[in-house]
Amino acid sequence: MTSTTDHRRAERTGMRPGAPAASLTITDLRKDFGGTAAVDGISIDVPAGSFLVLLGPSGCGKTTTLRMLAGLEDPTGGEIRFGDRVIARGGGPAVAPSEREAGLVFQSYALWPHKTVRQNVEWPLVVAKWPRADRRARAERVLSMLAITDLADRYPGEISGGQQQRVAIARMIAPQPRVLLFDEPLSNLDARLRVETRGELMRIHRSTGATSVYVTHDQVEAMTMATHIALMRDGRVEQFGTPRELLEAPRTPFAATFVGTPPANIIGCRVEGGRLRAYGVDCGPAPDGVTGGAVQAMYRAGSLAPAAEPGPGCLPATFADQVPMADRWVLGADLDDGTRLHLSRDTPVDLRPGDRLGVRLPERADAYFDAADGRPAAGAAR
Ligand SMILES: Nc1ncnc2c1ncn2[C@@H]1O[C@H](COP(=O)(O)OP(=O)(O)OP(=O)(O)O)[C@@H](O)[C@H]1O
Repeated sequence: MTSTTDHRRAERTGMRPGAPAASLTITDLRKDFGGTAAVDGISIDVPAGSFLVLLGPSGCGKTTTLRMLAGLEDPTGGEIRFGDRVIARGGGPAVAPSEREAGLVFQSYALWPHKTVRQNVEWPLVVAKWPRADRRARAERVLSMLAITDLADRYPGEISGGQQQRVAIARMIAPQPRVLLFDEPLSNLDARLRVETRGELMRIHRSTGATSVYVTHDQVEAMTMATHIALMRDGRVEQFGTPRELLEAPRTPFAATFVGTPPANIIGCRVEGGRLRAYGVDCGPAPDGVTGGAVQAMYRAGSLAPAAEPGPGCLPATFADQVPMADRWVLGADLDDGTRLHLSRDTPVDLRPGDRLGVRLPERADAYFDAADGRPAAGAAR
């Protein structure tokens, strides 16, 4: 049975009703290559219609996870479910890629060079044995949705990279997938086209209502598009949450420095006599309950202020650069061991690269992490 919402969605997208989005549940998923874990036991659960971003540095296992969702790799362990349906299980049978009702767009668009744009978009419908008239109607509908009707009779070699990307997206959504999978789809586009296409992907996500999984190492992309972010590191999920949760409450120094523009600053401190010390400077009281050892103090860019010269409560640093960002200025300053700090303020400073300055710390950091395991230090939350 289909709901009114399904019919409305079908009307907007030209889809036949009956293909509602699926929730996505990943449980303890693993993938080993030759004994090395590329994906090392990840668990993620998002409701139908979510836009999940797998974010992380190169080699952290994002693409391998996406390929397991698409059915291009079999898991070594764990389980993937789309809605109630188990589509893959470590060591068990997997649903064939073509039966998963999932569409995939790669970084390289992988269009058929000898087929026209229209034929490329129709191709998955031919494979799925749609009747010819339905096929035609659906292809026209998605070509128009992506504003590429004018290009329908051209070959991929006769259109630009940005246009090819649109064709790849049109081809993906043509068969009405319940799950949309994107592997760094914007990375070949120039800056302006990236922003435009990002907006377009969001529109498509909303109008199809499908659950999307999007791989990127670009935290700005993640922050602007995601309903949920799984921040990955070394095959594991470092932190899972909404963009806002990651930004406002990073749970590890890695999360604090990977997310945010500019990212937060981490300063390694020693605890001595109830106080924190770093670079020969007193950095304020130790977090409650921490009596010794090492602590990593996190300061947001806006919490640090430049001082004309190093002095009490100020870390000695060297001015590197300043960049306008929206209506603020982001200053780069290097500590004497090369650690780069980012400060943000309303006005630029009158300094030249290489000039010495002080970086004034507030009485308390924005968060404290245990230096040994990166977890929040006891009583640290402010
Ligand atoms: N087919 C394979 N055989 C062996 N090792 C692999 C294979 N595919 C991926 N790996 C390894 O698994 C790890 C995770 O790779 P993956 O491509 O998933 O990372 P990623 O986060 O998507 O990186 P990138 O952003 O650079 O694409 C890497 O160390 C990679 O070298």
